[in-house]
Amino acid sequence: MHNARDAMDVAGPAEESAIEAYGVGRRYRRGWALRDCSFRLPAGRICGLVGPNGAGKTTLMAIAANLLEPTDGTLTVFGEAPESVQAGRRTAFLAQEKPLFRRFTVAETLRLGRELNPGWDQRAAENVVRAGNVPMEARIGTLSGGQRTRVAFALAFGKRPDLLMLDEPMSDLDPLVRHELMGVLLAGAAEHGTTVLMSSHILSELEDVCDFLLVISAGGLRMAGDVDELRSAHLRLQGARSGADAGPAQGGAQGVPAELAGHTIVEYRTSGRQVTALIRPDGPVAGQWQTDTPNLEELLLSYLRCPDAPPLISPVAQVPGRAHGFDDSRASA
Ligand SMILES: Nc1ncnc2c1ncn2[C@@H]1O[C@H](COP(=O)(O)OP(=O)(O)OP(=O)(O)O)[C@@H](O)[C@H]1O
Repeated sequence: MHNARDAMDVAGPAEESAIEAYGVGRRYRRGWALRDCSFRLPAGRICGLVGPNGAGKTTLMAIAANLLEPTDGTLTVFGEAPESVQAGRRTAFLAQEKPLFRRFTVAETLRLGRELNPGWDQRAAENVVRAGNVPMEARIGTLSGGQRTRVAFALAFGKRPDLLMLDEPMSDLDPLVRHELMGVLLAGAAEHGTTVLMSSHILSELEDVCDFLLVISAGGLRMAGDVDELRSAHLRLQGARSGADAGPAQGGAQGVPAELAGHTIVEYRTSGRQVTALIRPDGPVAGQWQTDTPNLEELLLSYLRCPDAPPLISPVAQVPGRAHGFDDSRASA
């Protein structure tokens, strides 16, 4: 698959931020959906937004797309407020529920896209629709869920945004269509230097696609940064359990052997005499362990299983004055 970072090198300054969030929070009547979220997403990246159901992913994207106002903090899109005309022109959001006018035909839907968006690319939008053999004269209300998703994707894609946000875009698509549309998305992003922020629960698919990652749970940021950097900051350990398991390790995991004290323990699991751990090593690891670098899915699964693991926000994802943007004591508030 294509990699948007290749495009970024050509497209412009590496340091421009597509999104900067400073202490962003959103409170509903039931409580906080998002809390003290601080990070930057550099322009030109393909970013996976990962977290369990109800973690706050849609809330975060809706704030960046100017569909919701934050209760706390500020967020900018290419340096502008989300409600500004400039940010609105440069941003497209493909929402989970794909809001389209059911009585409009596909052609009328695309025409509306053309009328509303100065930079509209009719050919790109039509190509997406035609590749799925969706008739231009069909009314939206008569289309299958997957076909509607395709039209909504064409609408977002035809806008030629600089920041394209997709909320679980592939959930109702068959595997071949998923593969095809992902190819269209990545080729377009590489060609135009588009920043993509995409929430997904399909971790294995993110591996081929993303070069940046935001992980949230309980409304707080758990991990953010460059995929390769985040992966290589961790080690997966496998070994046999010894009799002398004890000792406090940084990170607060229970029952870990003393030889791992001093490393940050993200996850420590035993099954019979077999031990599997994911750690952030602080120096060489003592003991008889088989070690390897986790793949993206393994890394994400560990963080999803262990929401209390200490957060890791890599320098490229940090905004000034807010090194981590997450306060553990707030996670359960
Ligand atoms: N309009 C609303 N009123 C009250 N609570 C809301 C509203 N919208 C979202 N929430 C709550 O905010 C929290 C975050 O919701 P959000 O939709 O952002 O999660 P998500 O990470 O996108 O979840 P999923 O993976 O299930 O799509 C949830 O607890 C949800 O119930």
